[in-house]
Amino acid sequence: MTSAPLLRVDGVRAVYGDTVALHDVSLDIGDNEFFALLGPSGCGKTTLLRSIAGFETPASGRIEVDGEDLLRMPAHKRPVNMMFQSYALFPHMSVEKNIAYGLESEGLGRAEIARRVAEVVDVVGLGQLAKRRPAQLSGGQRQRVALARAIVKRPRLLLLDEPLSALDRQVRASMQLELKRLQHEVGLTFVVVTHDQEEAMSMADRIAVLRDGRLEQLATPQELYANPASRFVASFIGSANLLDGTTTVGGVDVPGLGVVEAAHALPVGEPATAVVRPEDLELTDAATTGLRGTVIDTYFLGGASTISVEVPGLEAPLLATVHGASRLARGDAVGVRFGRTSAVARDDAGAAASAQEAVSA
Ligand SMILES: Nc1ncnc2c1ncn2[C@@H]1O[C@H](COP(=O)(O)OP(=O)(O)OP(=O)(O)O)[C@@H](O)[C@H]1O
Repeated sequence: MTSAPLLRVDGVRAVYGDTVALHDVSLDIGDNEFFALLGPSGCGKTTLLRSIAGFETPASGRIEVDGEDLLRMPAHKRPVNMMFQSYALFPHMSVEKNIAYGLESEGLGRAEIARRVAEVVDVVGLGQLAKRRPAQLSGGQRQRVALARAIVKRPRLLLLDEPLSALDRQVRASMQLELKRLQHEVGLTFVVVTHDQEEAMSMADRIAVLRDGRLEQLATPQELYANPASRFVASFIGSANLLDGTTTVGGVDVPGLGVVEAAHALPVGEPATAVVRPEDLELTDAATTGLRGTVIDTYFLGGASTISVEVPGLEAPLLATVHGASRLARGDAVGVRFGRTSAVARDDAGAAASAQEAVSA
């Protein structure tokens, strides 16, 4: 980020009884950013979002918007708006009325309200449906109403709690693109909470991965995928072959497999995991020297195929991805070559238990 951050979260700690939901989390979010808070259930992402919205008061730390202490402002004065998972629409009001409601409570004039409502109705593509009630809309359309209601107030920062979770898979995919388009069009900063890594990857400019109340890594989707900071991030973001072992000179010594060459900056002799993305696992002619395996299954996914390969000495099969259809079939003998491989610290409690596993997201 080049300009001063719009939002600064500095050393925020949140506690419920004896549960520490956030341990000194710090992060900056820029103007016009589409930012995602991502992590498994219970990692603290909702607590962080609710703290930014003013629904929770952190035990310590600061939250600033444009350099001003947000925690000192009453929630209704904060330049922040939140869109809830449930959408919280008024069932007895039309689409327009639902959208206008927030502006009416601000005491704006009727003409101004009508103009602004018409504008957002148009932006979210609800023009034909403005007179309908929520019960007469599809899930995706209701989601647009909730979004329109949140953006009509022109907050600096829009907080969205699992915005697409109520939608079925197909609608969700198209709404992901829609949300990104809208964010760009209205020029707001979006902070989205999600536990769905694909959703975060497809929408966000940057993603904060949270784990057990701590910020595990903050980076662009591309960076998280290419250079995960830990085994946890590598397994949570995308698919990965995770080969647990010990760092050695030039790679990771994996029991049952030998040394897998990997780029890393870890001291020798530390528990580590070699991470190989499925598209970096090359399947070659079985006659070539090196690692050999047997195809267990191939999965045709349209534009690509995933092939699972059993390798002697490894507990779980390895996954390889190729473009289009694969000519390989169950039982074929193949050579296996690791392409781009990185080594990450084996920080995961479960990692020590399983010598090797392939994670499919
Ligand atoms: N009101 C509460 N009282 C007690 N504990 C709470 C409360 N709200 C959250 N917690 C605890 O704080 C931790 C973080 O919860 P939080 O809701 O922020 O996680 P999350 O990542 O949003 O999870 P999910 O995806 O399941 O919503 C969890 O251990 C949770 O059980």
